[in-house]
Amino acid sequence: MTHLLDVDSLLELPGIGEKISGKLIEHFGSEESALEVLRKHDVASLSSVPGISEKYAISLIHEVIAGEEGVSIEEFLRTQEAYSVYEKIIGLIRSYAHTPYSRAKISTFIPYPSKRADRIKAIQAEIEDYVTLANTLKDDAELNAALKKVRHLKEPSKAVKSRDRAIFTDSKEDYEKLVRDGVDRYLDVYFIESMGELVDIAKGYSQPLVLGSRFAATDFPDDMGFEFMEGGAAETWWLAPEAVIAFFAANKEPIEASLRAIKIIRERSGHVICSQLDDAKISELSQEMARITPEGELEMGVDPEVDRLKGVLDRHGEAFKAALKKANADLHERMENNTVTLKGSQLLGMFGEKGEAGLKSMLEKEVARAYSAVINEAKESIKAQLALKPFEMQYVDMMFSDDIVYPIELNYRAVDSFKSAINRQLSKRSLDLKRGCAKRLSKLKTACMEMVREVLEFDTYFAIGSFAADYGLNMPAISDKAGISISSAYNIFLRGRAKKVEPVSYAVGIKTKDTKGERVVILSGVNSGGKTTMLDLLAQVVILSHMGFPVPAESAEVGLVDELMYFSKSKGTLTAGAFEATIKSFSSVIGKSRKVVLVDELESITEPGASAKIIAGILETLHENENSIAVFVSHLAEQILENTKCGIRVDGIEAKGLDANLNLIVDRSPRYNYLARSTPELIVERLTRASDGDEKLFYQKLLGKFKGL
Ligand SMILES: Nc1ncnc2c1ncn2[C@@H]1O[C@H](COP(=O)(O)OP(=O)(O)OP(=O)(O)O)[C@@H](O)[C@H]1O
Repeated sequence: MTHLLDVDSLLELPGIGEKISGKLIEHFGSEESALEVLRKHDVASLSSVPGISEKYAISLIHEVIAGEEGVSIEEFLRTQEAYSVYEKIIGLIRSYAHTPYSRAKISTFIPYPSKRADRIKAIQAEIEDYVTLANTLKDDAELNAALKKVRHLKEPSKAVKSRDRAIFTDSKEDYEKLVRDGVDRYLDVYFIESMGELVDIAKGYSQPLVLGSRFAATDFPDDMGFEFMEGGAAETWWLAPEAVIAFFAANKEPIEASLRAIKIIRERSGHVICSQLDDAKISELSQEMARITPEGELEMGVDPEVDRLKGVLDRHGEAFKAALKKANADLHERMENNTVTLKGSQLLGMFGEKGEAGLKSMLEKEVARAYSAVINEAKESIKAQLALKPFEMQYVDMMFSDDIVYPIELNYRAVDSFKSAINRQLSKRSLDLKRGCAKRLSKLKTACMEMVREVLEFDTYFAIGSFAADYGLNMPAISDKAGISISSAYNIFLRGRAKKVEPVSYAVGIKTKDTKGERVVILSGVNSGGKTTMLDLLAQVVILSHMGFPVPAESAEVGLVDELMYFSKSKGTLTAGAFEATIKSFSSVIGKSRKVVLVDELESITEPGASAKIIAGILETLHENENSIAVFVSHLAEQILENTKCGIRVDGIEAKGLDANLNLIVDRSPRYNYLARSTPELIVERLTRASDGDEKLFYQKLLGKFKGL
C-alpha cells in the first residue's frame, strides 16, 4: 500500500494512470495541488474534474486511505451483500448532509478491522460529541439553511479591468510579482524600459501609477497625473484593492453562510468551532462582508458620500430633463401673462435711427428678468434634487446660457464635464474606501478559507450526528473477542417500510443469561418472521460499529473482527456451474481470521438433502475457528444437525398466533435453543376463521388433524 506522504507523483498511486494524472494536474493547476486534494480526502473536488465520476473519486480516496491506514474496505467487506449494506447505510447518512462536499466526504468513512481498535475508539469519541450536538441543532431551520449555502471558496473566474488606472514599473521583479498576485487581471500592468515608452503608454490612462523611483525625479507634463510609489513595498490591497475584494465578493454567499452557521452553532450549542476566529474576528469579518456587493462594489449605506455620488450619476439625466421642461413651461407662462406697455416716445423711437435694435434691447430687459428667474429656479431644483455641493454647481451654471434663448436648452459639453467631475470624485472616494476594505480583508483571507473548510468538515460530522440522533442510535461497547449482543435493536432499513418496527434482542458469541456464548448458530423460523431482517440488522451493527459509529440498539456489545461475509438468499435452484461457483465462494470462510459470517437460506441452491450436508460442513469449519461468529438462516435445521456432531445452537423466530385481523403474531426476537417450525397450522387456522359454509367445514377438518382430532 502506498502512503501519500511518501509520494511526489500521482502516477505512484494505484488507480492513477497517465490520462487521469494529466486531467488532475490540468484541473488543480499542479501535481502538488492535486496530491493535496487527495490527502484531504476531498471527493467533491475530485469529482468536479471533468471525466471523473463521483464513484471513481470515492474509489481513489479509498485507495488513498488504504495507503495511509494500512486497511482497505474490500478486505473488510468481503462479499457483495456486505458492501451493499455498507452502501445503503452511507446513502442514508449522505441524505443528512447539506453540502455536496460533506455528502461526498461521508463516503470516505469505512469500517476498520480489529487491529485499528484505536482508530475506531477515536472516531467513536468524536462522533459521540456530534450526536449530542445534533440532538440540539438538527432541526434548527436557520442553521440548516445556512449550511446549505456553504461551499469551497474559489478564485473569481472573471475580473473587471479598470480603464482609468494602470501600473508601470521598470523592475522585472515587481512586474512578475504583480502578475503572480493577479493584479494584471484588474489593472493593466506594464514593464517599461524608457521614459518615452512610459509617456506614450500612460497617455491612455487618467490615473497612471509608476512603481519605483527611477522616473520620479523626471519632469513629466503636468496633465499626465502620474502617481509615484516605491516598488516592492506596495501591497496588492493598495495597488488593486479590487483584486482582493473580488475574491470575497465572488465568495460572498458561502462566506456569509459560514459566518451565520458559526454564530448559530456557538450561540445555541456552545460547540467549539473555528477556534482560530474568536467572536470579535467573526463580527469583524461579518461587517467587512456586509460592505461589499457580490459584484465587488461598495454596498449602499457604507458611505453616504459614495451613495450620493452614485445617486447623482443615476438620476442626473432625469433631473436635468425635468428642470428644463419646467423652466420652458414657466418662461412660457410668465410671458403669456406679460403685457408690454410702450410709452408714446418709445413707440415713435421704433421708427427712428436705432429702430428695431432699440426695441429688441428694450424687450430683452423685460424678458431677462423672467428668464433669469426661471433659470435660477431650474438650477435650485437640480441642486436640491441631486443634493449637489457648491463646487459641483459650477458645472450646472455652465449648462445654462446667459443669453436668452427659447426654448431653453442645456449645453451638453457642460453636462459631460459635470458627469466627469462626479465620476472622478466617485472613483477616488471608492478607491480610498475599497483600499481600507481590502487592507482589512487581505489579513483575513487565510483564516476565512480555513473557516469555510472547517464548516464543511463540521457539516460532515453533523450529518453523521443527525443521522444517529434521528435514528436513535447508541454507541456500542467494543470488545476483543468476536461476538455481537444487541438489545432493543431495529433494522434501520425498515424505517418507512414496516408500519411499526418491533425492537428485537439477540446475541451470538457473547454470553447472556440465556446463552453460553455459542459462536455458530442456525436461525430457524416462520416464513416472513423477520429472519432476513435480522441478518441485515446484524450486518448493519457490524459495519457501523467497525466504522466507530453508533448502532441501532438501545445497548450493544460488539467484538471486533477483520471481515464481514454476508451471503443473501439465492433465487432458486442453481445450475451446476452457478452451484459450483457458490460453493467456491464459501471457501473464503476457511482460515483463522476474525470474521462474522451471515448466510441466508443457502439451502435453496440445490435439493434439501445435499444442501443440509453442505451447510453442516461449512458450519463445522466455522465452528473450528475460535475467532469467528456465524448465523445461518435455514429451514433445514434438523437435517443439518443430523449431518454434524459439533455443538451448533439452533434459535427460532416463532409465530404466537393470529391477531384480530388474522395476521400472524410473530415474536421478532429469536428464542434461544429453540427450533421454530414453519407454521402451516396457523395458515389453516387463518383460512378457517376467514371463511364460511362448506369451505369453513373443510378447513376445520384440516385444523382438526393438527390438533389430533
Ligand atoms: N422487527 C420487525 N418489526 C416490524 N416488522 C418486521 C420486523 N422484522 C421483520 N419485519 C417485517 O416482516 C416481513 C418479513 O421479514 P423477513 O423477510 O425478514 O422475514 P423472513 O423470516 O426472512 O421470511 P422468509 O422466511 O419468507 O424469507 C418484512 O416485511 C419485514 O418488514
